[in-house]
Amino acid sequence: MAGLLLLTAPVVISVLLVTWYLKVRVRPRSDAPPMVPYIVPWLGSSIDMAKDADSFFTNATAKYGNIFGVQAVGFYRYFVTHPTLAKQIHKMSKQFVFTPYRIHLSQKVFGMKRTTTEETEFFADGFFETVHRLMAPSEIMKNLVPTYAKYAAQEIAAYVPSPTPVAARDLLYNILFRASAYAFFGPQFDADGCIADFIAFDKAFPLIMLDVPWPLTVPGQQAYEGIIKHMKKYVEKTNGNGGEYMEYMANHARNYHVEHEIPALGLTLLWALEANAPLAAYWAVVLSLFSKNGLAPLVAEADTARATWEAANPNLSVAKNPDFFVAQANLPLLSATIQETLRYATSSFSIRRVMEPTTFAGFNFKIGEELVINGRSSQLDDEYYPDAEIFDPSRFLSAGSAAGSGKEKVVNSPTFTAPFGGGVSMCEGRHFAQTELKVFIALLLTQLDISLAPGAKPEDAALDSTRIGLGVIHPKRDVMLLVRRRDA
Ligand code: HEM
Repeated sequence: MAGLLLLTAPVVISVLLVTWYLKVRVRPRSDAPPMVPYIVPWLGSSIDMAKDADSFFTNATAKYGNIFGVQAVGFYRYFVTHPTLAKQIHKMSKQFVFTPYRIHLSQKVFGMKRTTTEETEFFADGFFETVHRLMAPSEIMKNLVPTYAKYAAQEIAAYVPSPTPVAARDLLYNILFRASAYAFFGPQFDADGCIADFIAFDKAFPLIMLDVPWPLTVPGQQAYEGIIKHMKKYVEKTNGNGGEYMEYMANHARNYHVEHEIPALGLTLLWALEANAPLAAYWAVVLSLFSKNGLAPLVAEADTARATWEAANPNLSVAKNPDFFVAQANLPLLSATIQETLRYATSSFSIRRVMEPTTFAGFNFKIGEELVINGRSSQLDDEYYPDAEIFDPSRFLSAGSAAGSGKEKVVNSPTFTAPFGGGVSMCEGRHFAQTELKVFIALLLTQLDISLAPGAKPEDAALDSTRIGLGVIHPKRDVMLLVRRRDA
């Protein structure tokens, strides 16, 4: 008996190994895109991705082409790394759809009840169309941008610089966080009180989003409870009557008798609002400070534009009417710097679920499978952006649009909007986010003198590439700045 076991064991082990090999190292079906091989089941390629995501996608594209399957932390998805394919996928908005994934996140990450998302018409009854409309350029200019500009101006006017170095995050992230939170939730929102809990929640976001097993879920759960408690307090205090977006969501919840969802809806909005733009402000200033000429060209552009604009509008001032200023003044370098910041420091996944059997790029996709467009692959492609690894604030400036040269013009490119995704589900906050950044940075440059603290090194501006796909990349560590008021 023992002899028989000894003889058959190698055969059984070989069969198991071959089965495992075929399962994890070869594509799941012959008509599916090729798959990046991996060794450890469940973890799949997650460790390689977390180590250096940019190299992972570059190497996988070189070996397997522009669409390949990746297994990571229990998920199997097809990644797309070429902008032309991305554009086609975005156009196929019936076959490849984001909304079911967005609803899944509302449940999984933001804590909405399955009964609301699946058993009521809450989302189906015009919800997405309405919030998209509220964020359209013509809508945001009516109320949202002027209200935000008022709070941003107040915050920067009230800022008292310290004579000692200050962490860039405390200056840049916190001010933008507060001003935008007041604009969307009203002045009763306890922005200061919730920043730390928001940062903890945002940090835990990938953990909450992925179906990781217990006990890995515990930190995410704690972070969620920390931030949702602020949202509950806010809703108790105001009934959700802040800005138009929040008010619409609260009223819609009341119409469907799911008032208990208002805090979760508020958190959804807070995350969309604060997970990216404050970090983009951080990077725009920090990366400019470390670039060849520092902030000087931006300050010069803002000063020239201010002098011209205030001369033409003697009753207005940048400090009081920053939204008019950025709408009317000639600030091409500022727009180009924001665009370059998003190109350089953003890792956005555009996730689309397959809604009907579809043949695309020579492969067949089944209902329920997911495609992920990795916008960063094209943002770092030398074909579109020579020396793509370098932050170049003037990259998006078109010839003849240097500061003061006339009409603002920023160069477009086939991958210009990749940081915001694409198609019908492209980021609905993109118009607000870009205006928000422009107003904020214009105010900063005209009122504060910002420089690097002694000892600050370019390595301090490293991106934390372990966190991918969620928009603006987090800094690895903070940068210390010296700040003084220009009018002091
Ligand atoms: C620099 C700032 C921002 C970046 C980089 C960014 C990035 C993104 C990306 C990559 C997507 C997914 C798009 C896709 O799947 O194709 C998205 C979706 C979305 N973003 Fe943003 N975002 C920013 C700011 C904002 C702001 C300020 C808001 C609103 C207050 C917002 C609200 C949303 C919403 C609601 C969606 C889902 C859209 C839909 O389902 O159709 N975002 N964002």
